[in-house]
Order: sequence, then C-alpha cells, then structure tokens
Amino acid sequence: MNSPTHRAFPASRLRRNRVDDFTRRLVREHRLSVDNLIFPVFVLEGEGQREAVPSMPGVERLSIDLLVEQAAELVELGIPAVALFPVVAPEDRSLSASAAWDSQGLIARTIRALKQAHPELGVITDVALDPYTSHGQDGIIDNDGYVLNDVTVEALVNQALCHADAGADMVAPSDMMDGRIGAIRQALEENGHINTRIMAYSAKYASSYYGPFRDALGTSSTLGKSSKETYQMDPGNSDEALHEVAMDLAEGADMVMVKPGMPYLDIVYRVKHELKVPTFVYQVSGEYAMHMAAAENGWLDGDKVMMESLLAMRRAGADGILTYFAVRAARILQQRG
Ligand SMILES: NCC(=O)CCC(=O)O
Ligand SMILES: [Mg+2]
Repeated sequence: MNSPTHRAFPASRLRRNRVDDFTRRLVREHRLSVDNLIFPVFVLEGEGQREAVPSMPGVERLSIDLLVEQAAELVELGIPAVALFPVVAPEDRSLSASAAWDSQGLIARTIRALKQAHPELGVITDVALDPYTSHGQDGIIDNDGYVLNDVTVEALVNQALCHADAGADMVAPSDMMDGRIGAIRQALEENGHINTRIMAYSAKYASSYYGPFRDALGTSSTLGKSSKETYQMDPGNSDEALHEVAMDLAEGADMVMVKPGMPYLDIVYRVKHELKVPTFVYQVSGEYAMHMAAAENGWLDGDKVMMESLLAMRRAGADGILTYFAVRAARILQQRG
C-alpha cells in the first residue's frame, strides 16, 4: 500500500470523508461500547446507607442492599462488571489487615449478595490491604514503615481466596507487590478455583491522581503525607511497565491493567501493541474529579469530554475501562442505540 503521503491533493481531500455524519460513521476507526465499561463501586456497612463523596460529585458509597438495587440498572444497561471497593470502619483496620480475609466481612457479603441477585453481572474484587491497614499503606510494614513484600503477599493470597470462595468472578490485585500474581494463581488452582480470572494492576503508578479515591475510602487521613513510591511505579518510567506486565502474564494474569488512564495512554498503547493481551485502563478518581469540576464550572461540556476521554482510551488500545462514568456513559450509548 502506498504511504498516505503519496496521496496528494487534490486527488485526496481528507475532508471528503468528514463531510457528513454517515461518512464519518463509516470511516471511524475506534468506538466505545458498553461492553468496554467496568463500574467501580464503594460499599458501606449498614442498611439503607448512602453517602456522597464530596471530591467525586455524583459518586456515592452504598450499603449492600442499595448496591444490589443499583446493580439491576447496571444489568439493564448492559454494563459487564463492577469492581468492588470497601469502606472499612476504623475499628476494623489493623496492622495485620486481617479483616481483609474475613469470610463474613463486608466484601465477602457483598459478593454473595450481588451474585445471588444478579448472577450475570461480573464481580471483580480489589485485592490489596490499604482499606484494612491502620496506616493506609497497601501492605504490612516493618518498624521503619517499609512495606514488606513477601509477608504482604501471604496476606493477599488469603484475601484473594476469601473473595473466590465467596463467589468473585475475578480478583484484581492492585497493590504492586512482586510475585503476588503467581502466589494467588497457585492458591486459586490448589483450591479448585481454576476459572477465577486475575486482572492484574500490572503498571500502577505512584500517582497523585488517586486523592479523591482515598477520600472515598477514608484512607486519606491515615495515609497522611506518606507515599507509595517504594512499590508503585515511578511516573518517569515506560519500559518498566512492559517488564511488570510481562511478569504478571508469566505468573498467571488473564488481563492486565495500566493506571491512571489519561496521563498514561502511551503506556496503554505500548502494552497493547507490544504484548497483545487483554489490556485495561483505570480512569482514576482524580481524572473523574477534574472532568466534573470543569463541567460544574461550565468550563467544559461534561458529557462530551467524558465520551471523548473514554474513546481516547479505546484508541490507545484499551479493551476495557474502569470508570466512575460507566453508568453515565452507558446511558448515552443506550440512547444512541
Ligand atoms: N486500587 C484502586 C485504586 O487505587 C483506585 C484509584 C482511583 O480511582 O483514584
Ligand atoms: Mg509487578
């Protein structure tokens, strides 16, 4: 095929294919579908509980009963899956994070309630200790506050098995400990959970875009000024992301993820095009908050920038997107038919 530069004007006028809607639709290279959307949700103890998250306008923490109600709408819209995040009461947080693998704990009960009410809705669980530690780090720390890798991995295995036993379809380790995918995969195999999928947060960066998520979980205050730079990736690195992804695949990940989204679409592109595996991206809380803040000020058209940001992730190569906009985007897609 001739390279595009050989198609000279006026034989080629690229504006011809942009002249009307039907032509633009015919030549459009990338699309967003409801099939690409995963909805992250925050779950609370209690009944009939609904709490707004001030730094994430439109996002609510819900108790299990209200989440099950909302799940009916997700199914109706055709959203494939939810990703669960627990709001853990301060008294249930500890240095050992042992509430993370309580078979009667909040997440185990949420999984069972959702799978019973809506078996067709995929349930993805977060495997990480940060909601459960008294200090908000994603692992068990030594006396200097350093997050211990191998001890933490043992805890993550307990947590992943707890979720799989409760019926989770997919576990998503988001902590960035080395070797956790292999350890979790082996434990799942040994315990008969051969079809439990692992979506690995493989290239998760030590980003400042996670702030509103920590507000939602109530870990902002416990974490304070301490960072996660000893385990999450350095924003300056790109090759290292491919190394992380390759290791997680070798250890048994079924799908991989890059996080955050919009500032890291070069990473999404490289992962998808170099490794050619199911690749996901997380449009994180800070991205959501920026869009909402600008829209609420009338500085941007909220619906339009939302759809554009999600399409950009598809164009970069993401097969799916975890986004707090999932319901709003799905409604727009449904209207378009
Ligand atoms: N493990 C999940 C997250 O850290 C989410 C971050 C965000 O939405 O900002
Ligand atoms: Mg890794």
